[in-house]
Amino acid sequence: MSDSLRRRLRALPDFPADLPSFDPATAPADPVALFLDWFEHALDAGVPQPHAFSLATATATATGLVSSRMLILKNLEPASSGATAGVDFGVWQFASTRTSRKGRELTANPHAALNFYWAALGRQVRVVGEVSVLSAEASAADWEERPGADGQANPQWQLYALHPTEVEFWQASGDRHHIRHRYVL
Ligand SMILES: Cc1cc2nc3c(=O)[nH]c(=O)nc-3n(C[C@H](O)[C@H](O)[C@H](O)COP(=O)(O)O)c2cc1C
Repeated sequence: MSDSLRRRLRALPDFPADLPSFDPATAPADPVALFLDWFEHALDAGVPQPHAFSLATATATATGLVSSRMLILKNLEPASSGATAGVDFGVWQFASTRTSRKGRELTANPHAALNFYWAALGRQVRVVGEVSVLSAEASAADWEERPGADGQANPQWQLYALHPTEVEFWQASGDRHHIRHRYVL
């Protein structure tokens, strides 16, 4: 059984045959601009849920137990100030229940990594940084804007902002010379 599963797994294609090109030499200086360019490309290509990403968090314990789950990107704004050398890695917003596992982990250890994957394009983007909480008003507004909102308030709903120190773009290539382009503050 496990041998046949192993063979079936090996037989699956890792990436589609037809992949877009990416030349880091022509990439913009701003990772937000490149993300938005890749995001538009994913939308145009009909990638399902291109705004979904995996959020990794960790406990603050010495063992640093890691967990991850899928979330939806709520907004991506330029940082208002503070980014070094005029480079702006943006503010990446997501929302969840403060008392959830991820909420508790973010309270104890406000660091996270987001991972977007657009399978049809063989593209992945990793965003790593510190997480802060946004205001009660902004969180309430996000709760109200959710599809199916019924007007009931949810004081546990929290809008979070990730401030990246690192954004890495990864493009699969048919010749297996996959391309990485990393921005670091
Ligand atoms: C595509 C997708 C999008 C999701 N978006 C959200 C989201 O934006 N916020 C959220 O709290 N949970 C979202 N969920 C559910 C989470 O993945 C997760 O199961 C839940 O928040 C509990 O996570 P935790 O126990 O690790 O804290 C989404 C699930 C999927 C599959």
